[in-house]
Amino acid sequence: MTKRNDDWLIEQKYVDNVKLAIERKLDTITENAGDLKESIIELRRNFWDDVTINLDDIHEVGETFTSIKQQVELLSERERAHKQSYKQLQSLRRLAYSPFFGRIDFRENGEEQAEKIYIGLASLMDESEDQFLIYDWRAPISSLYYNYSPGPAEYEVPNATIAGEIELKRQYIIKNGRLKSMFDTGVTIGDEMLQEVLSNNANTQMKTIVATIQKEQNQIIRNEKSKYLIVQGVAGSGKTSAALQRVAYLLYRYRGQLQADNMMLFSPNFLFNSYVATVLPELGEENMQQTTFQSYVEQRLGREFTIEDPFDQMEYIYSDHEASGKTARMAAIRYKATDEFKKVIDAYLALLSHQGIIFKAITFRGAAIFSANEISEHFYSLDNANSISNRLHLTAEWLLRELAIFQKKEWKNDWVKAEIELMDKEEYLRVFREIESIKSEDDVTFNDFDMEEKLLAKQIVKQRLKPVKIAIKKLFFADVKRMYRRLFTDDGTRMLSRAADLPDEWADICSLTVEELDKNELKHEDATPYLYFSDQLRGKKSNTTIRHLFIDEAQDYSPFQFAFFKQLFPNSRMTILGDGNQAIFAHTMNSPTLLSPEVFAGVEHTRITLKRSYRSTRPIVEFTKRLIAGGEEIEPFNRDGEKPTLTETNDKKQFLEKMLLRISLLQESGHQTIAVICKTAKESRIAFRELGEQFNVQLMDKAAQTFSKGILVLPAYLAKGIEFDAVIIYNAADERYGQAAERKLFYTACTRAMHELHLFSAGPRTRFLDEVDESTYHLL
Ligand SMILES: Nc1ncnc2c1ncn2[C@@H]1O[C@H](COP(=O)(O)OP(=O)(O)OP(=O)(O)O)[C@@H](O)[C@H]1O
Repeated sequence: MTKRNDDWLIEQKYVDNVKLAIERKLDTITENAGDLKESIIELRRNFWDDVTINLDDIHEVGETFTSIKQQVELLSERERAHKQSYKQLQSLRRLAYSPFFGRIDFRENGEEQAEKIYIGLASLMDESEDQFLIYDWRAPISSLYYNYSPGPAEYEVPNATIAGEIELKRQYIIKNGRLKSMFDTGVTIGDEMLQEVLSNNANTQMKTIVATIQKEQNQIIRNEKSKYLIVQGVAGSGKTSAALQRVAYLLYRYRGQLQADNMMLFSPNFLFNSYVATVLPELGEENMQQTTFQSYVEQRLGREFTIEDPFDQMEYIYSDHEASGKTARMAAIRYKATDEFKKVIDAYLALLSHQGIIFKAITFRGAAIFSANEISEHFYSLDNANSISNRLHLTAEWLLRELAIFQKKEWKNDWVKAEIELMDKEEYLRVFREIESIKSEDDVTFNDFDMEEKLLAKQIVKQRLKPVKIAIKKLFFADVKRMYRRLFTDDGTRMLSRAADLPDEWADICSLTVEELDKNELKHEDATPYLYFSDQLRGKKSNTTIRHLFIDEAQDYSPFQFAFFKQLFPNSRMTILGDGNQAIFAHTMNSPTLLSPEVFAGVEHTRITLKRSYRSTRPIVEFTKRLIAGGEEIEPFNRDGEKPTLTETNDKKQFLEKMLLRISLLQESGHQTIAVICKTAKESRIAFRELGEQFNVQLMDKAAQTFSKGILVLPAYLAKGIEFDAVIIYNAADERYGQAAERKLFYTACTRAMHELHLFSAGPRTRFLDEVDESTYHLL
């Protein structure tokens, strides 16, 4: 028997031993969990039998309360324990399927013998609980596996560094408890294993990468020092993957201090959210909070405005026609994303601190209780060393005090009497009951009718003034909307003329913005500035429970949004991941984004660059890297495949026939996700109609939450962050992708392909292919 076969048998034996240990643990936990479940059911069923209820006197009530409290605590402790054992069971079942994926033999300096360290999804101890059979991939010692090849190596534990020598490094693929393959690796994480993983079919959900995390990705995952961790990584370099494994790592590393709820991921759309949603549960962790910037904006401003979403903005930008006003709109989109515009708003706020806040009169029954002037006078009489928001709150307090005086005067008014007379029976009873409760609270007894009517009047006035009170508390008397609008009028421009530098296109930006605001529409580019302005005026909103913020596709965010995020999440560290070459939003074209170095000038941060692309085959990367400036830096992972193809034809009938034939071929060769990527939603609808006649096709729009295997038609901006076995570019013609601004969109679409990429062009091909060496694709 060869050494290799010997090793194989020894390893399978180790797998069997581990499986046995897992089974024993599973038995014990299942038994205990069963007992716990029974006792929970029992406790719930007999809850009221086991508490002593006596409400006779205050002392007995106290005892009854304590007795219920104890019973609740007992129940919730059992429920917690049950949840814990359920989690353990799940973790053990995962381990039983594939107990470990790596091993290193590490000899610590000064020791004679190397220790075998098996690494898997979770730790497992032997029966006596004193030896690790498997180490969790996130344990300090496991970092050796990701960071070093055989030879000298070291790892950190709290307050110490442990150095030694890796004598062996081995990787395994184990399925259903059977060893399927095994590689001894020289390099950090062997190519064979990655080859095997990456050649699989794409899935409708993202997969974990713990078995094959690369050294540079490991730096991202285990970084604990930086307040801002910025990752610029080429398409398919594993940014999203690294971010998700990082969440799992942090939850493990700070167990007990950090929960999944303390982390939040901002992602580009709902489709992406559900695409990544299974990774953390697969790693045995709960998902962090996931949101999109748009849903945050909707939640804050959805009641005040009709808000444009980024996808509609994108449809507008990439629409065919030179719609009138498009130049002004593009200028507005770019300018409103900048730090300069934030400075303009800051300058405006500084002026408002001294004069010019627009107040709304507070009215009641059609007449002003407090005029705008009165409020303004009070506001500006307050010490302006206080911030605007402080003074607004002080003004609200003053208004509430004044309102109380006003309220008293109203009691005797005729309208109150009239209302009492007109009251229907139900309302009368309701108000009457309220009075009764006040009377009993105050321990007052009234018998005479006058007094009763007085109380009734008091109650009516109180009720009718309630909305006024709420409006004051919410600071509605400061008219944020009109103040924001004024910024874009001659008045605002005059106010700002000395305080800020305004761009050349300012006049056009102004008229466009005023027009939209007057329709009560808030364009996507106005959402961040408006929220920022409103928060500065009315008091900053902040979410202090979030301790780690993850921003994926960071190239979509502006410097202004970064300033806003810092204010919104003051206690949070940030992991910011993106790719400048996939910046497809108008405000990010040729402008700084959240990834740009200048945004972090003077701020302490760590920047990591990923250049290796894992998603696509080498021939696909060799093709796509030539589509963008600086693409020569991109390193493909060495995985074979067919070269991309380009089918160019003027004949519309032929164009469609060839595309249909290609889809049939892709299906025959076993590809499970085939994406037909279009430029816009409009183009997607056309493609869907055409292809739908022959195939079962799914059309994805911006509301799509999930997708299933098969043929999908979708616009490029929705395909962001996702990947497919095969990609068809629906129309790579120059008239579709010809503007400089469309280059990155085209690149983003092409880089979604894992195994096959096919471009179709109705008419002359895009000029972006002029720079691509013809040897990198087949012309059909
Ligand atoms: N270390 C790894 N081991 C196995 N697979 C990996 C690894 N790194 C990345 N991948 C795979 O490469 C593909 C791309 O990863 P991911 O989506 O995380 O990249 P990305 O940088 O976020 O891409 P993009 O910016 O193009 O959206 C995924 O299929 C992922 O599973």
